[in-house]
Amino acid sequence: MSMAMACIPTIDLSAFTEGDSDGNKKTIVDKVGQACSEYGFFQIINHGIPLSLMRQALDMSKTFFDYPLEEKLKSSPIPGSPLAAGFNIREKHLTGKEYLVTTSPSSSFNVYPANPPGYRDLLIEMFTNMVKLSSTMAGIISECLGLPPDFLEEFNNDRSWDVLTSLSYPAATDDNGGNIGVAAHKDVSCFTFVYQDQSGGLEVKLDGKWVPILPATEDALVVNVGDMLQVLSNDKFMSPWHRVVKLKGRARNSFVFFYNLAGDKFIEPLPQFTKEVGVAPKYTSFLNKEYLQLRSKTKLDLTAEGEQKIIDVTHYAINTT
Ligand SMILES: O=C(O)CCC(=O)C(=O)O
Ligand SMILES: [Fe+2]
Repeated sequence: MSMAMACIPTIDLSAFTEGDSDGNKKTIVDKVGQACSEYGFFQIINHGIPLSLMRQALDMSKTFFDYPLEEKLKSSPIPGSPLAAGFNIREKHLTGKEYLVTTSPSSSFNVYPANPPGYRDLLIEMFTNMVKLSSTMAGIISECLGLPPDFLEEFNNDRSWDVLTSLSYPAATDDNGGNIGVAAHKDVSCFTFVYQDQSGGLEVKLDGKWVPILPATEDALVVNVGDMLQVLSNDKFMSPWHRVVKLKGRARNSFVFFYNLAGDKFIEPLPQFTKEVGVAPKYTSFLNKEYLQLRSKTKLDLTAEGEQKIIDVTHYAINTT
C-alpha cells in the first residue's frame, strides 16, 4: 500500500505560478504527463491559491453544513436551473452526503447561502481562483499531450459549464448506509481539482486495488483526469476510477472543481491522436450535454460496489474487435 501511495506524485507548480525558467516548466510538464498517463491522478503544491482562502472556505463550509436543514434548504436550486447550483441533499438517505454547488459568478442561477456572512464572497473567490488555476493546468496538459500550450483553453473557452462543489460527508456509523461517501466513478469533466481536509477518504483504483490519496500537505490540491480528456486524447490519458469512503469517527469536507467542456459541444477524439497519426478513433462523436444527462440519471450513491452499473464514456466506444 505505501509503495503504491508513493507512486502518485506531488508536483510543485511554482515555475508556472511564480514565474521561473522554461527549463523548470519543462520538468513540470513531463511530470504531469507521466502522472496523467500512469495514474490519472497527482497532487499539486505552490499552485497559487492561498492557503488562507482555502482554510476559510473550508471552515465556513463546515459552519454552513452544521446549520439545521431548514436553513440550508433556503439555498435550494432554482427549479430548472441547468447545473443544480445551490444546496443539494439528493442521496442523504443513502450516504448522508450533502453538497453545495456554485457555478460561474456570471450565471444568474447561482443560489448563495446568506449565512454564514461572507461565505458567498469566499465561494466566488474560490471559483475565480480555481478558474485561473485551471487555465494554467489546461496549458500544462495541452503541452504534455504535444499540443500548442493554448490548445485546450481555446478549444474549451466557455467557462459557464464549470462547477465548484462543496461537500460534507458524515463519519461512518453502522446505521448510515455503510462506508461509501461517493461510490466508484469516473469524472465527466475534462479534469478535476479536489481540495480535501486532512481526514483522508479519497481513493483511486490502481491495478485493481483501492489506494488512499491522503493530502500531501494542507494546501495540496488533488488533480485527476476526467472522461473528456480520455476521449479527446483517444485514451492517451485515462479517466481513473475513484471513490470516497466515510471514516469511522471523522466527518469530512472537501471542495471539488470540475473543469468541464461546454455542453453544446460535440466531443470526439482529436485528429492529432487519430487521423494525423494513423490511429483509429476509439469513440464516436457525441453531444456532451447528452452524456451529462445520461450520467446524471445514474445514481452514483446507489451502487456502492458496482462500478460496472454506472454509465461511463465507454458508452460511446467504437467496438474495434
Ligand atoms: O469529495 C471528494 O474528495 C471527491 C468527490 C468526487 O470524486 C466527485 O465529486 O466527483
Ligand atoms: Fe469524482
